[in-house]
Amino acid sequence: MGSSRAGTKKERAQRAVTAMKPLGFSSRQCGAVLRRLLDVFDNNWALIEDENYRVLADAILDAQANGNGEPEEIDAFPVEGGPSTSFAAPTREDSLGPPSPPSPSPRAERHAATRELAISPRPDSPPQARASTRAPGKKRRKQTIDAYLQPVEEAVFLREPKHEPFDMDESRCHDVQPGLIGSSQRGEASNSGFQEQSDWNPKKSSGTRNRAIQHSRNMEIPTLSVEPTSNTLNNGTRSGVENVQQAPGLDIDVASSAAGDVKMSLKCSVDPSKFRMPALEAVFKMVGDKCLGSCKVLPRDFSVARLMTEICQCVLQLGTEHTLERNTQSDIVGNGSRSEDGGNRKQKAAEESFVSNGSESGLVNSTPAQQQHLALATLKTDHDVMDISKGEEKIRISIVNEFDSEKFPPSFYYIPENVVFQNALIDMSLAKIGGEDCCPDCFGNCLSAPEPCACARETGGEYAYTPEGLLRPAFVDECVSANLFPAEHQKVFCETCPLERSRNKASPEPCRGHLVRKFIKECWNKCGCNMQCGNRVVQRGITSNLQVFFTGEGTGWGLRTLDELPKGSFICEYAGEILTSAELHERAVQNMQNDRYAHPMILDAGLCSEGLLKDKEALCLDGTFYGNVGRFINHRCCDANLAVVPVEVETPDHRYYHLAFFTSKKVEVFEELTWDYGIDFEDKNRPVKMFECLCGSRYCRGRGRRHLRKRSIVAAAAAE
Ligand SMILES: C[S@@+](CC[C@H](N)C(=O)[O-])C[C@H]1O[C@@H](n2cnc3c(N)ncnc32)[C@H](O)[C@@H]1O
Repeated sequence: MGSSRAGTKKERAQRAVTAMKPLGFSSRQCGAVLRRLLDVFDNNWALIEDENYRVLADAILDAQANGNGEPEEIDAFPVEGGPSTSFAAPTREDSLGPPSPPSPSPRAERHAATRELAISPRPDSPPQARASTRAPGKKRRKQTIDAYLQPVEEAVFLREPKHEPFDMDESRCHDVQPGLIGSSQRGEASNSGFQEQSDWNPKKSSGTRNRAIQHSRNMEIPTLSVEPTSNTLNNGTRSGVENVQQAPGLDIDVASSAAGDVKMSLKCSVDPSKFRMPALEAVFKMVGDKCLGSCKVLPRDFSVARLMTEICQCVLQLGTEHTLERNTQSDIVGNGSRSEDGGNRKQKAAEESFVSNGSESGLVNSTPAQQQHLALATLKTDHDVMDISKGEEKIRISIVNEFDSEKFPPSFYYIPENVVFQNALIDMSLAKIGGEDCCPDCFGNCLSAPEPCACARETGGEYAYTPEGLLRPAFVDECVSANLFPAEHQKVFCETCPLERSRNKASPEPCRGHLVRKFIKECWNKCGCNMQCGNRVVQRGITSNLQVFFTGEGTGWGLRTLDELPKGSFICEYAGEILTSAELHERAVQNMQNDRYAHPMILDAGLCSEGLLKDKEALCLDGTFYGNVGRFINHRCCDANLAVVPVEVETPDHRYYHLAFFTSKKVEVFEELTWDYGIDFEDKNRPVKMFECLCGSRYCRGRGRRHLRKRSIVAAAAAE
């Protein structure tokens, strides 16, 4: 379909008609619109012939859509091979608004002017009709025409048009109030020259002639939150959106009017039966919280397109939350445990995908399950920099690297709660919870009841939490002290220590003693209170704005707070795989051989309470392969700002419990969160590989070790 630009008026008209024929337009239809275009463009043929008469094709199609497709015949351009065409040309006022001189050349203006000519609705048609004049069949035809007019390689793509699940032109879209997205809901009068919100559509706007419209279709946007949140719900976990389709891309229309107004339309899709338009203020707040609240420092890959995608996805999420609420409620009743399904699913997937990898990586000496995990460490799982939890937590936890080194944190699967690796034996049955370990007669918030309930018994008849949701200062201080000065705290000794047994089964060393620890006991499923009860803090999950960041201080990635936090604030659990101490030992040996650091936590607070324990009852947590943000908390000697606290939730049996981090002092915005691992850097017999401490604390216990090493190197060099 080439277009020659020379010839008489008649020849050029003939060529135009010929060009339109394969598109199914008669010479009559073509002639009528052609004449109107020439009128608008002051007989500038080049504008019409440009892009294989695209402007003409669009104008004919849109004239049809507006009911101007079969104009009266007038003798305008007699064309060979077809009936002569004629029409009673509408005045400019009819179709264009006030007359203005035709714009001579810029391409965008030409196109915009033509669109105005062609797609402006009849001024007398009602708004609803204006929004849906184009029939679906015509739309399809428009796509075909687009395909026809495109250069060949694009035409191939368009011949199989992309699925467009959401079209503002279609009448069904009125159900979801599309116009509200871009407009104020406060009912402000529009003096912009744009149409009012309900029928705003940049393609159909009948503003002044010299406006520009830009379209950005199906931009390639990195995946944001929708995929993980939909997974979340399917698995019955805490937060998320059910069946929210991932926006296949983002359509953005930006239009400007002669009056200097700019209007933007974003288009994204969702199942209309599940959607109710949220308030724009709520959308903005949500976007703000997600993008700025959670990042504060913008991530390296921040882009405006990403932000717009966020806006669309917030609309979808808020608009479908009524469905979500229903489903989450039923999940809690039917499931109780928030994430085990998700964890098991992931574990299974990982196991399936790594079965063949384990032996290939030379890990033949360990069990198959361990091989799979160790193989995972060599693979790269993708992190979502906007939310490392991929929707598993209630709030997003962004990843930021302000340095040019390592781009992403090490690979691992995010789990918000502990998951059994293989052999760990935990009795979480309701039957295990006796009358003294629950409060079935409570209602609402136990903390506001006149008397403390049975769940406060563990903490001496006083709740561990304040009504503000903070861990009591005295409790925090005691946990810090037990960690820093274990020698000053009571210890119990096992007859045969399962930890020592796992190190040397044949002749275990005597028990080194286990600290008697102070526990928080939270209300749980056998209690009558609700989820908002003040004695349920850890089980509600992370609520502070946190960020995983590259420290740039030689300690790798760390965790920091984006909010100022008072002493006693819950940060997160240390979540990981629940291993038996034998499994941990096996893993530790593998890690040593592979030169890998791991930081498991031993759950030894209840080890000696019930006589001799079986191997599979001595448990620990390892967040290396499956973990939460707790795995990013770095060590700081002595003056760290977090305390780690044992928490009883599902079982009164203290062989298994949660480990929760609370602030041990006030923490400033952006301050790194650290805890004292309690490492004895001098201990040569420790089963895990040790790092050189770079905590920077003036009380650093590892610094002396480094200096000692330096001194011995200098001494050795001097002796040579
Ligand atoms: C539980 S992880 C913490 C997250 C870790 N920084 C990362 O990038 O994944 C523990 C590891 O972090 C590093 N690390 C933590 N605290 C450190 C410190 N004070 N000095 C040096 N390295 C530290 C060590 O490599 C250690 O093995």
